[in-house]
This record gives sequence, structure tokens and C-alpha cells, in this order.
Amino acid sequence: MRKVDIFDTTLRDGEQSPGVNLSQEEKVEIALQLERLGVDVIEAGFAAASRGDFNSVKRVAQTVKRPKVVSLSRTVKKDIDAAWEALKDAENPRLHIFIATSPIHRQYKLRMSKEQVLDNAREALAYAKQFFSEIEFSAEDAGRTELDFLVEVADMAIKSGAIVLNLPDTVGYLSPEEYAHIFKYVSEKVPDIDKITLSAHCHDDLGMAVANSLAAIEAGVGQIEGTINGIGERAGNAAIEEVALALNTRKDYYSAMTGLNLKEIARTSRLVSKLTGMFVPGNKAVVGANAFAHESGIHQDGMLKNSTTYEIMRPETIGLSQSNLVLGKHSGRHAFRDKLRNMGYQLNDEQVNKLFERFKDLADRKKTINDEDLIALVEERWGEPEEVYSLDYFHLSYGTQSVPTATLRLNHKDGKKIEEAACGNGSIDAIYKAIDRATGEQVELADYKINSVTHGKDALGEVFVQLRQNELTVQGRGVSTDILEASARAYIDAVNRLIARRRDQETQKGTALPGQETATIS
Ligand SMILES: CC(=O)SCCNC(=O)CCNC(=O)[C@H](O)C(C)(C)COP(=O)(O)OP(=O)(O)OC[C@H]1O[C@@H](n2cnc3c(N)ncnc32)[C@H](O)[C@@H]1OP(=O)(O)O
Ligand SMILES: CC(C)C(=O)C(=O)O
Repeated sequence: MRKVDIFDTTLRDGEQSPGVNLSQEEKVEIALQLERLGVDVIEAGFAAASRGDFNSVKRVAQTVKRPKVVSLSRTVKKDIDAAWEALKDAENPRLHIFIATSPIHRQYKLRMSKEQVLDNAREALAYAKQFFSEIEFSAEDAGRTELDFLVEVADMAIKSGAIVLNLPDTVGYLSPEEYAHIFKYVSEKVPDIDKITLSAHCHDDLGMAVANSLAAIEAGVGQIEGTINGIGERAGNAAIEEVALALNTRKDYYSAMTGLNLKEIARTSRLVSKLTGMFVPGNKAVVGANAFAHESGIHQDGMLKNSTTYEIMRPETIGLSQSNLVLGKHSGRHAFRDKLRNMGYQLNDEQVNKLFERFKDLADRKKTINDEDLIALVEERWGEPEEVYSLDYFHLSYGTQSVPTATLRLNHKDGKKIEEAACGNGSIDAIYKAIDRATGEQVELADYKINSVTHGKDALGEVFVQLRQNELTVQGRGVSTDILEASARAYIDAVNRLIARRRDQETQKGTALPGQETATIS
């Protein structure tokens, strides 16, 4: 198994993401985490860019011990001087010096001929050698450079003392095959190339940064440059966590590995996201919130039977505690039962089936179902009396200029359907009057409370009511994303409890009147 070095440029190319500006303290915090992650090289910044960048590179250089610390530099003396000043205290300093080599960059940006580029780089490398024992040379926009000129550049860099040669796909233009071909071509044509380390640096403009990095590894490079979460200039850089997990998951194919402590990946990703303010999309490979989440019933069932059915890597590998079976409208009974069991509810099949129907109904209206939703659902049913009445539907007509009117239909346990309508001095009053008419119960509403049990705009609302009838007082509870529906459910729940209590009392007196509660049904 061949080891590939990881050159992390989150603090340099990553910070080139528009809108990202890390303070010195933040850079040091990320650098320390990168050290824990086990990266081989940390590019801490571009010392000549500003006083702030200089200080950050210096602080990182003074703080981290094991990884090499790098500053970027143009082939310009003042950049090299700034880099040396910032890095001279580092345990393992490295200079990363670059100049563009492609015809487009030579003509329009640098306004230099091939010879001028070569001379400029040669001179800068000779100057840098006085300070740095370790120099990486990058041929910026190597991906669009004439192959034979790239060979000349590589030869010059090696002869001038670079020990790492980076051939970046600066604008994310190449296909994996084309990128691999560049490394193979240069490797064949440049003498002494085996004495230095070849490095790949890919951008994600066409979404191929990771694929191109992996192709470069197959072509023999010894170092991969990238950033955490793939942040960076424009569409970003190769995401280090994706490269590392591809190598780890497909050892059989790549026969290469990184020295990363993979368990630190999730933590590093979270820290970089937090400090850069660059949100990680849910569907992002490896570190997105959904990378180990399963919502559909068939997948969840497979996962419960054996995780390899739908996961090619384990969340524990990157430092997460477990996969996440997310309950939603695509979930099935297996996952639902498993979730309730894990939450400590011992329910029989009939109870699970009954709850599952309510759950599906709720899931149709709510994006995600969390633990609080489930507790609310289960506890609504808990200790539930026999359901004499249940809500079939209700309709409410309401406006600031009209009298609220509720029309509703209740199902009776005997299979009858009872439809009623009533006006009230408010929506809930109208609903409750219509329920009174449908059930024929004479009750007094002694208390009404409303609570939000979950969070967000689609939170579940919970309504408690207390009904009084003669000497009997009962509570009822209803839960729904719609507060009027929760109110109706709570009231009907209380009526069912009232009927059950009355029957219990009669049973105790030995004078049960079976079916008494249905006497009012027309
Ligand atoms: C592919 C990459 O990611 S490369 C790194 C990109 N990162 C950055 O640019 C961030 C830091 N940069 C900066 O802070 C500034 O650009 C500085 C301090 C480096 C330079 O600032 P300025 O002197 O104001 O120049 P400016 O940025 O406008 O233009 C860049 C100059 O560098 C030249 N240049 C670019 N690359 C090189 C190079 N490798 N060697 C020599 N000169 C170079 C350009 O041709 C241009 O020169 P010109 O002024 O003669 O036309
Ligand atoms: C400086 C070089 C390595 C770079 O960032 C690029 O080419 O994208």
C-alpha cells in the first residue's frame, strides 16, 4: 500500500473563497485541528499578501509541530522574503513558489515569453534556495500548458532545487484521463523526476476535482493538495475528506492510503464550516448531513438487516456516532418500530400499526419527524381509552366579518358516521359545539391549554382540555401540526375518556349498561 501525502490548503486556497476571511486565532485553531487530523503539509497563507496574512502564517508556523508549514509566493524576491520571515521559526518550513506556464496566462496575465517564464522561475528558485531547504514549485495552469513546455519547466524546477513539483489544474478544465496523461508524460520525459515528489492540485469548476486527484494518484503522484469541505477559489478545490475516504473505501482498487486519522474528519469539517461560514450542503459526499442518513422504508429496512446493503463506509470511520434513519413520509414500519424501541417504548404490533397510520399522516404534512414528535404521537395514544369517537374531518368557515361555523364528521366505533355543524363565538368554540351536537354529551369546558411540543414553522402543537360532566372531570390531549385539529382531537379524546369513566363507574356498581354511550347517535 503506497502512502500519498496530504497537502492542506484550506487556510490559503480555501480562504480564497469569496466572503471568507479568517482571523489569526481562527487560522491557528484550524491548523491545530489539521495537525490532529494528520495532514502532512499545511499551507498557512500567502505571507506577502497582507500584514494579517503574514502574521497568520507566522503564528501557525510557531504553533504546529509535526506538519510542514508552507507559505505561497510568486517568483518575486519580496514574496520570498516575506515567506521566509513568516516561516523561519517553523519546525518544518516549506516555500511554495509558483508561476503560470500556460499560453493564456503567459500572453494575457504575465505578458512573458516562455523563456522569460523559465528565467524568472530559475532566478527566484536560486534566490529562495538561500533560505529554504524545502521548496515546492507549481506551474500554475499546468492543465492548459503545452506538454513539451511543461517538460522544460519541470526539468528547470528540479535542476533548480525544487523537491516537490506541482502540476495544477488551476481552472478545473481537465478530464481525469487528460490529467493522468500529463503526469505520465512528464514522468516519462523528465530526467530525475523519480527524485522528487509529484503533486496534484485540482479545482472543481466542472465538478471533477476529486476524480482528477484520484486519477493523478493512479498516475503515480505522491502528494494531493486540497481543502476541507472542498472550499476554495470559485467552485472550490478537491475535498480532502473525499479523496481520503475514496482511498480508504476502495483500497482494493487504488492500493494507496493517506496518513490521516479519519476519525477526525467530521470534527474538522464542522470546525472549518463554522469558522469560514461556508455551509456544508446536506448531500455533500462524506461530511454532508445526509451522507449517512436514510429516509426511505426499503433502504431503512435494508440498513436494519445489514448496513452494507446501503452504506459503503461507516459513519464511525469519520468520527460520527452512527447512521441516521430519518423518519419521514417514505419510511416503513421496520424503521418506525426500531426507532420507538430505541426510544424505550415497548409496543405490540397492533399498537405500532395504529401509531404508524398517525405517523404517516403527520409525515405527509411535516418535513422531518423528530423524537419530540414521536413522543407526542405515542403519548397521545398512551393509556388511551377505547375510541368511541374519532375525527373523520372538520371544515371551518371563518372571517373577521362572519360568524365562525364548523362542520365536522365523527366516526363511531360501531361504524356509523355522524355529521354536525355549529356556530360559535370563535373557531374553537364552533368546533366544540359541533362535537357536542355529534356526541350528544352535555359537558362543560373547564380548561384549555395549548403548547408547542416541537420546533420550527411546522412544529407540532399540543392541546390539553379538561371537561366536566356532573361529578366527573376528565382530561383530553390532542397533537397536530394544525392547532384547530389538535383542539378537536383533544376534545374528542376527553369525550372518549368521559364515556370510559362513566362505564367504569357503572361496572363498579354492577349496573353496566352496554352501549349506553351510543344512545345519542341518530
Ligand atoms: C492560482 C492561485 O490561486 S494563485 C494565488 C492567488 N492568490 C492571491 O492572489 C492572494 C494574494 N494576492 C495578493 O494579495 C495580491 O495579489 C499581491 C499582494 C500578491 C499582489 O498585489 P499587487 O501587487 O497589487 O498586484 P495584483 O494582484 O493587482 O496583480 C498581480 C501581479 O502579479 C503578477 N504575477 C502573477 N503571478 C506571478 C508570479 N508567479 N510571479 C511573478 N509575478 C506574478 C501579475 O502579472 C501582476 O503583475 P503586474 O502588476 O505587473 O501586472
Ligand atoms: C498556486 C497554485 C498551486 C494554485 O493555487 C492553482 O494553480 O490553483
